[in-house]
Amino acid sequence: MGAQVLDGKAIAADVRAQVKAQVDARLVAGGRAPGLAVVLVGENPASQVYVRNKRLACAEVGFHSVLHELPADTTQAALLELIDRLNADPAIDGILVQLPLPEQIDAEAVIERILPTKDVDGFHPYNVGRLALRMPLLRPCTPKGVMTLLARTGQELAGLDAVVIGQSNIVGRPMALELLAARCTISVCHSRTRDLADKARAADVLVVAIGRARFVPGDWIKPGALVIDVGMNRDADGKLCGDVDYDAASARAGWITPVPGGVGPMTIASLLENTLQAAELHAGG
Ligand SMILES: Nc1nc(=O)c2c([nH]1)NC[C@@H]1CN(c3ccc(C(=O)N[C@@H](CCC(=O)O)C(=O)O)cc3)C=[N+]21
Ligand SMILES: [Mg+2]
Repeated sequence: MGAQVLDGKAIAADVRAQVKAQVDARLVAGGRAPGLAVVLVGENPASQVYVRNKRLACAEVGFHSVLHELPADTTQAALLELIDRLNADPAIDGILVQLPLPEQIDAEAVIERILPTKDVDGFHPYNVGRLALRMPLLRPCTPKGVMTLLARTGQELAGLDAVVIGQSNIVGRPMALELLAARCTISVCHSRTRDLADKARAADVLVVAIGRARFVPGDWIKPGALVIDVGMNRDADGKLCGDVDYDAASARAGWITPVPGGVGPMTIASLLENTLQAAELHAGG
């Protein structure tokens, strides 16, 4: 017995092909290419890799993309000024400010400065509030990508017990809101949660986003569960690994995402979908 693998790499490629077809149709109809501005402050090497992957994905689907690289000592005021310019730029539909930001910058203030219709990360309180109220506009990319993966299993989600381990603003919380909107019964677990193993073992859907290599052992997995691993860690040998012990968990799960090749590519695919959606909003529907 072994889990079916949820192949994020292949599913993300399908999503990109769909986005590209819609971009081509827009161009044929006389519209313009969706535009994404990526803002990178400082020289975090991991961020540079992610940003490069995002820009390659934009090129593949025919987006206009612009990279703004700012020095690590950029002031809050200078960054807000750039956001204001991008908000006013009609060629830009989406603004992504790569996180984390240097410590002199108030990330929440920067996110709030982005026009909600250009907030393709879905991090602005306006977009999070809309998701909470079941009237989503731009949805946070990682949870949205996870919902696309779960849809591919063909499993009915309504009524399932879903457990999210991790309560971050960018993954855990919006993930819980997505699963609630899909009519799961949700538990959000964090560092103060008691009896975490018991809660995980009761999960029909288990989403793990805590950033600790192989934190979830195989015997926490309910037989047949849908297991989504959002973790991206390097183990002692420098190998990428998730928050779940993949080999042990895949002996029990019904479905499981690998790392790499699971959630990561879906995050970027969702960013492309959101940027296209933003372009449609800016074109007036
Ligand atoms: N404003 C903002 N928005 C983000 O969406 C954002 C961010 N800041 N800061 C950093 C995190 C991280 N993130 C990833 C995206 C893709 C992969 C990805 O494609 N991972 C590949 C592997 C990549 C590799 O080999 O290193 C995979 O899982 O297969 C991973 C991580 C987006 N983030
Ligand atoms: Mg992955």
